[in-house]
Amino acid sequence: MNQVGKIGVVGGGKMALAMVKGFLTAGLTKSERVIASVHPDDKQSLKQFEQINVETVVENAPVVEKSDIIFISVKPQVVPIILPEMRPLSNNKLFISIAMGITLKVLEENLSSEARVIRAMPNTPALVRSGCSVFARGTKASQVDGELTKSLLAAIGTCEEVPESYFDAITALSGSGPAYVFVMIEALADGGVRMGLPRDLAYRLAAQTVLGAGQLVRDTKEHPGLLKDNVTSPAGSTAAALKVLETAGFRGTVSNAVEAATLRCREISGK
Ligand SMILES: NC(=O)C1=CN([C@@H]2O[C@H](COP(=O)(O)OP(=O)(O)OC[C@H]3O[C@@H](n4cnc5c(N)ncnc54)[C@H](O)[C@@H]3O)[C@@H](O)[C@H]2O)C=CC1
Ligand SMILES: O=C(O)[C@@H]1CCC=N1
Repeated sequence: MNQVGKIGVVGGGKMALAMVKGFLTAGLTKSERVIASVHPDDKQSLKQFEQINVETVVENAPVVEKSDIIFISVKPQVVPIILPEMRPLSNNKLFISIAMGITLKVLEENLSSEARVIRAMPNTPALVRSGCSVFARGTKASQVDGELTKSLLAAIGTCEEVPESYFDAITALSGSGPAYVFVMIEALADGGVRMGLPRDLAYRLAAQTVLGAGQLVRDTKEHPGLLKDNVTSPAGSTAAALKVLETAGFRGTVSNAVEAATLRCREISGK
């Protein structure tokens, strides 16, 4: 316990809450070793962090002062407001930014030249320690900083170091991806309900089906096309359903969704 230093969160919102709850469940830290800041008008976030006994403040300076590792988890539009506030306090601290589209260059230019900066992209299944995260190190972040980041993020799911140039596409795939899958789960369940199933049973079956299919791809390392073929009997029900999905452009639509999200990330990055 407490192998990691004190954790600060600037922007204690939904993603930060999922991560902090994951860290606490993993036993990586204790609530008294975490401090979070939220916007003064954001009573909901304040309440959610207080509910897990984390000290919650409405100023960012105490978070930076009291912490060794500071997660930057405000919306990208708020990052330019908070970096100047944190700059005078940022010497020798480790910052891990999860803000979509905010580059290491921007973070490094606006924090102290002695600040160590890492950019990460987690996702909300971190809450149940089934997230997937990536990170890239800035010029001042050492191998040890990378290992520390990996130990934190690997406690709430998978974690890999990647080149920063992958970040927009990764944000679009795994950062936003849970939202696409939730729509799929809702749609599967709605279909089941339309065909006569009780709603709660339909959600349980839809969620477990998505979970199981993902695990099968991950654990067998088989091509998804082969696994799809294994479900699809000649002249069977799956083949009838797949024809509907293909005719409606399901694959192209999902692929275009990832492209749209990537382009939006690039827009935020000013690319
Ligand atoms: N929600 C998600 O699934 C993911 C989000 N992210 C990134 O995480 C960041 C936060 O996203 P969410 O948690 O979804 O948003 P959110 O709106 O739930 O959280 C933002 C938090 O920032 C706080 N805040 C606003 N202004 C502030 C200020 N001046 N000082 C300190 N705190 C302030 C708000 O009170 C709120 O708690 C974004 O940059 C997003 O790109 C990254 C991966 C996944
Ligand atoms: O929608 C967003 O902007 C963020 C980035 C990844 C997930 N949510």
